[in-house]
Amino acid sequence: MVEVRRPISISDAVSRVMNYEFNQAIDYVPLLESDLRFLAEDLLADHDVPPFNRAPYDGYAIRSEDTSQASRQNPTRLHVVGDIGAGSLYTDDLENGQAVRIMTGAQMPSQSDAVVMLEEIHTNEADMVTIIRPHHHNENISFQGEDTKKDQVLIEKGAIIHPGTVALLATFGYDIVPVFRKPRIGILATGSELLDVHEPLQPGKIRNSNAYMAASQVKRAGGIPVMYGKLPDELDACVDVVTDALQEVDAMITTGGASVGDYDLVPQLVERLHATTLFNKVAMRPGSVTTVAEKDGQLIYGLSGNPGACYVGFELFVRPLIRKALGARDLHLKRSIGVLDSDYPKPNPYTRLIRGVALEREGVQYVKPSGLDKSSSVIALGEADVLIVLPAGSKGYKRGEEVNLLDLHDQKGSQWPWDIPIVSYK
Ligand SMILES: Nc1nc2c(c(=O)[nH]1)N[C@H]1C(S)=C(S)[C@@H](COP(=O)(O)OP(=O)(O)OC[C@H]3O[C@@H](n4cnc5c(N)ncnc54)[C@H](O)[C@@H]3O)O[C@H]1N2
Ligand code: MOO
Ligand SMILES: [Mg+2]
Repeated sequence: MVEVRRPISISDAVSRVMNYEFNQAIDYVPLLESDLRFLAEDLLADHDVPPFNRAPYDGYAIRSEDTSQASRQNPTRLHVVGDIGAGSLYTDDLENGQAVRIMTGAQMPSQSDAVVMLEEIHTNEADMVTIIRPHHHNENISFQGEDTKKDQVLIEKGAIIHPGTVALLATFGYDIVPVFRKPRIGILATGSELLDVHEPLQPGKIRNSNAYMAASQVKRAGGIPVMYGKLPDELDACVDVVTDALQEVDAMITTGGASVGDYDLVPQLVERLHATTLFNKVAMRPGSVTTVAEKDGQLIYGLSGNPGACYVGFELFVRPLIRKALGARDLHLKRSIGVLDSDYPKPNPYTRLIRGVALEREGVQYVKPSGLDKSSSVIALGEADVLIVLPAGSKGYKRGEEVNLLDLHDQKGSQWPWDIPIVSYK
């Protein structure tokens, strides 16, 4: 008799997975290698920015009071006593009647309180500068601490590191950056039909694409894939490899054999490992036969063999766990709204997650399926940049209807995409 499985909602399945976590540890990486990692400590300003009052323009640093009577008819003439570019200092106090030629970024000389821009100067005299209007106190100054004050928390831990973050890290002297350790995710493809990527096609066989796809997904999510190759549908060999792998990785993914067929070994694998099944059927398509089991606090994901289902199962259930291990704040795929650009007539008893392409027209995000909408389609993955979420229902969807989208390439994420009214049939 074929095992009868009880489907649970996507939301329930995601919650069950999110009860688990990997050990969070901290790595210290060179600044140039910190991109897309997650900060493991708050980034605190240990000095003011800018650290000194400085010139925001190329011009002359002056004492504004000297210019109070200045006009075209009665220009103020100041004696140029120095010349500084960014990085140089004028070390004397500026006195009345004096000016220092100063370039953008140079520290204001003490007692100076305004900058006259070069464009406002019409003098050819050596060592003299002529000013034709009054300048007020603090005119044209970039003030110490105007960007940020010492002791402010600038970025909280858990933020993803992008070019802007890198700018701040460099500003505050982080040549080594504390980031959360990347979790290691083991990947094993199962299936007697599988050839390696380099092998020529043979009758009845296909190349193993899932393991490489999953490795790429692990990397995109921020983890480290650990490859365990591929195995034919033989239980003992699978049990051995997964048992050993669990000693080396934070979580384990298998692909294939997750359904109820003769060679679908995931249920027996879970049993032989003495693992506890969290779920083995989710009310979604593709990916309905995704199994997740737990052994001694470690998760084993039995992702489907069908490439579309494997992909979606990963994004929904593996990705957020990797993001959690990375200390990310927003663990789930970023959600947005789009407009269907084609009809989707099929009614669905399960929530559908259709691999889609997003096309922007006049500020509106239109979406359509990126290829054959079958769980077995690998081609639909090629151009997919969103998952189009179509809640379960007895009717299809029409072009022009608004739909929820989950962004596959976004790195920031969202808090919890399943609190929206995505009805999931049970
Ligand atoms: N009687 C039923 N049959 C099926 C059910 C069901 O509920 N009752 N579920 C269907 C659904 S839904 C899916 S999805 C698939 C899931 O299949 P499995 O997870 O058991 O995977 P396999 O049987 O091993 O393979 C399915 C398909 O995918 C290809 N495959 C497998 N591994 C790879 C790989 N590494 N790279 C590329 N392609 C791979 C495999 O050749 C098969 O074509 O089951 C339905 N059946
Ligand atoms: O799990 Mo299957 O992917 O629902 O098509
Ligand atoms: Mg099968």
